[in-house]
Amino acid sequence: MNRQQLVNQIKQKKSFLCVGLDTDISLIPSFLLDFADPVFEFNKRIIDATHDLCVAYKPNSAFYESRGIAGWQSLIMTSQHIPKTCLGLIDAKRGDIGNTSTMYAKAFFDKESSGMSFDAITVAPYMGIDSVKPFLEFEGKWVVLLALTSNEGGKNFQFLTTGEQRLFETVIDTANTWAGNDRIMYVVGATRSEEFINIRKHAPDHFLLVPGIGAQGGSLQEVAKFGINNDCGLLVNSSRSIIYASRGEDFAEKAREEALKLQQEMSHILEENNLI
Ligand SMILES: O=c1ccn([C@@H]2O[C@H](COP(=O)(O)O)[C@@H](O)[C@H]2O)c(=O)[nH]1
Repeated sequence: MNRQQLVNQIKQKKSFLCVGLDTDISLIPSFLLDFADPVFEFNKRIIDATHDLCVAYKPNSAFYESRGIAGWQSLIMTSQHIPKTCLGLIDAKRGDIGNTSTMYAKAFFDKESSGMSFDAITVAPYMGIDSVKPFLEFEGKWVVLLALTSNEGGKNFQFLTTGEQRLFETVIDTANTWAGNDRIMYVVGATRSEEFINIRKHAPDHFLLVPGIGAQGGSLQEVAKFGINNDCGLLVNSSRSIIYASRGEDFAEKAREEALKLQQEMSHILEENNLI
């Protein structure tokens, strides 16, 4: 999905919601354990119940890798079930020396190689340009670089001063020279809403992937107030507060209700900003 298609989906669906598929087999309703692939069955029902309300799905690879072969199979099946009207974003936080990054990119972008063809992947910028470039060599795919993360420990390195500015600002300024805002997004945590004005000085037109609302306590209103741009420029993720809204047989219905609440809030925000 390219930038224009993403913007169109946001306007059509009146939503900039990304549903996080952090599917923990120990937390899904027990009746699903009778299915051949309980995690895929859970994800399928969540996707079927919410795809008209969100513009992206973000499986976090840790939840799948931790289950070995069965987990990879669930991830492959899930990637293939994400509809074309939603961005498929794998939260894998990869990045290594060039030839290894190429293999990571093949794993998540090249359907013929791995069975998965995600539109976007989260990448850690710490190893620099040669670790990121291999992902950008896959035409039409997005790199979502960690800039200012939502966790407390993000302060350990991201706030360190590098010359005149902080490391996360240098990450953004440097990566802006590697590719345009049609190929790179940045991760900025919702728990860092006080930094959004500043982030927009460094990345005025980029899309930002914003995790941290819901379970981590970030505020959608604050993020939108300081982070929205002329194309919306935000993908706000919520994982646990949607997918575990109910642990019973009605889990997909309740997930839809939670997604709908966020979509309605987002619709108001888009209207207030004259974007729809
Ligand atoms: O800075 C970051 C980067 C990634 N994440 C990931 O987003 C989701 C958040 O899940 P919630 O249940 O909505 O809290 C999860 O996959 C994290 O690994 C993040 O939280 N912060």
